[in-house]
Amino acid sequence: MSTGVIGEQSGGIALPALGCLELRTHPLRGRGVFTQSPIIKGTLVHISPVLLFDHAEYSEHGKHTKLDHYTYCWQGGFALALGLGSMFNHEPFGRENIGFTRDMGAGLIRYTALRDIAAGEELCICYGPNVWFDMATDAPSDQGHSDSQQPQTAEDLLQCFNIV
Ligand SMILES: C[S@@+](CC[C@H](N)C(=O)[O-])C[C@H]1O[C@@H](n2cnc3c(N)ncnc32)[C@H](O)[C@@H]1O
Repeated sequence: MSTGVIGEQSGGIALPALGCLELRTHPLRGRGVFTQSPIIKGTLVHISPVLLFDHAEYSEHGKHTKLDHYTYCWQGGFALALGLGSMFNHEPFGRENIGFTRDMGAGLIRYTALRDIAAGEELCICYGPNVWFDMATDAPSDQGHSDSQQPQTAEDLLQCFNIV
């Protein structure tokens, strides 16, 4: 039985929430997640429960709708991340400041800061090497990155698909 202590799991799943996150509209990317305060590398910034669609349901229905711009590949089908998980915009591999891991057993995605993030920055994940929209990036072009930056190693590739 719960004693009402915050953080107590009692068989449930704790969902720590960062009060500094906000939804803002980027002129080219649409809605996105921004932070009002600095975030330290390694911080768990968000946990999204997911809504799972099996392959049949997704191929018959979901993929013909806007859902197709929001779903993550998942064991057995595709998953819609609830909460802020569907609001993270994309930066190419190596420029994203948020990583994510799927917890298939619990039906959750955990989002973690990959580096220190400054107040006012947008929190972006990498969707993978191929995107279906014209990509807009705020990243400066003179930092040794290029839009065509690709994963160099097998580990990079797995990270890019968020398999590790
Ligand atoms: C998972 S949604 C992210 C939330 C979305 N911006 C919204 O307002 O609902 C993915 C969509 O966001 C947009 N998007 C994400 N990253 C982008 C980027 N770097 N450049 C342009 N559009 C982007 C694309 O329209 C894409 O289909």
